[in-house]
Amino acid sequence: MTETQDPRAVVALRDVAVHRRSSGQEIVLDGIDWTVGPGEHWALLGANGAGKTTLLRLVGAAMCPTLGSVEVLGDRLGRVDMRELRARVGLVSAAQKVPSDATAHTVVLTGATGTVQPLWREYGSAVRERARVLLAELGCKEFADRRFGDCSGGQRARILICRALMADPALLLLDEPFNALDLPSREDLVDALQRLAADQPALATVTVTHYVEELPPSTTHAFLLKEGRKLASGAVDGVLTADNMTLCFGRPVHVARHDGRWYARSGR
Ligand SMILES: Nc1ncnc2c1ncn2[C@@H]1O[C@H](COP(=O)(O)OP(=O)(O)OP(=O)(O)O)[C@@H](O)[C@H]1O
Repeated sequence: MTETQDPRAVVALRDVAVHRRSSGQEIVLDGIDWTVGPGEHWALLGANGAGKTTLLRLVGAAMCPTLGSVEVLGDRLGRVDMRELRARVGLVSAAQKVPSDATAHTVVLTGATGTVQPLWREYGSAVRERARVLLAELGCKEFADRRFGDCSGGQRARILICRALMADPALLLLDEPFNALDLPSREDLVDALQRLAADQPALATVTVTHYVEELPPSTTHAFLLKEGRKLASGAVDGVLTADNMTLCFGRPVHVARHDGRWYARSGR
């Protein structure tokens, strides 16, 4: 454990910058301050190239900042074994490798070992049962024994969330989990995330998305990024306003909330 300004913080970023040396020195993130607490559910929004994935990679201990401090689950990046820290953070991303010939249940089991391929000797009866319980909780029970590769995009998204939850993380990161989902699949995933928030009250989540319509009613906070800088962050209703969204996306955006869900419409 290293010192944190808020010892309960799940994530604490102080004056963080990320620079890339591709063609010259590009500033990808700059001056980022952010604290995520237990039980908070954050939406991370911004235009293409704003830096959302880079910010998620920092919080997922996949990279270190160029400047500033990043603390995740009480450990400071740069002073901790990044592999060990990564194993304690749940991540769902399209970039993850998954053996598509394996069943949904087997894919979830690999989350217990943090491996692409199953390590069968590591999976005792309690681990197998936990995988079944998670699959049931996320509404995947009926296709637990189906090949992952034969599952629909929406089913695969929920299976990958089960996989990420196998290590019982205090922090779950979701990088565009609704990508390419049709409307019923999107709604099933929204329901699953809503139930997860109720079932695991201490779990913190960060969801990268392009569409506010995808946010579950359990979303508590939002972070708007614009060109690598924080435009606004805090309680969701104070952040997802027409003024902030208009500034964030550079064109007039109307935002409304009905029955806990958000809707956005853009004009010119
Ligand atoms: N490995 C890299 N090398 C050089 N530049 C990079 C690298 N990764 C990201 N960038 C640059 O950093 C900026 C932010 O990228 P990032 O992927 O974090 O944005 P994003 O908000 O997730 O975008 P999108 O919505 O399109 O997924 C972009 O200008 C991108 O080109």
